[in-house]
Amino acid sequence: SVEQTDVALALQAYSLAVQETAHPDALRAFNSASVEQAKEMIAACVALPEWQQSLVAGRPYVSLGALLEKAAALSERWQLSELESALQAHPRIGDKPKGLSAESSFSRQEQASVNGHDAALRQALAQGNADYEARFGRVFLIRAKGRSGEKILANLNQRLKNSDADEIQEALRQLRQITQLRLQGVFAR
Ligand SMILES: NC(=O)NC1=NC(=O)NC1=O
Repeated sequence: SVEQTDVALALQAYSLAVQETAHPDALRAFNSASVEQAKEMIAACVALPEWQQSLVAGRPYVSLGALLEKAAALSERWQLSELESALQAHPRIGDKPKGLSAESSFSRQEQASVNGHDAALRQALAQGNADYEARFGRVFLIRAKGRSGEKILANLNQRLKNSDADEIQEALRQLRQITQLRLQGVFAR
């Protein structure tokens, strides 16, 4: 869809900008860390140990771009089982997590644009989440960064009409975007 193309272009531009601003010391630290330490650095990007292990095994990366490309290539393999595993670490939209973990702080940042003060919107999102879970049997996942609560609610209601197969692929696309953005967040410090 047009929206997806615009988003893909915007994400690409964002990714290029991040690569320019990335401080090489984070990449250097990642390349030279032990396997355990390197895994720790990227663990909050997505709760999939195999993906973490494979990304770490691909070191050393000559650039952030090369690392992001490898991460994206690895995430192309994901199917329903990876989606369901990863969802354990993603709070519902609107349920801003209180936890102190790295995942929780990523989720809070990502959901910052979901206006928590609008009671009607909060209620509509809670209802939408319930409808989605009744329909598909798992939590609704969307790349929340940069999206308003209204946009998220519209996206949710649109996706309720998807077939099971189409919605699995859409949720995986969202998971890939979240993971890439978090990875950029780790290395763009
Ligand atoms: N259910 C969700 O979509 N959760 C999330 N989306 C994000 O972008 N971060 C989350 O934690």
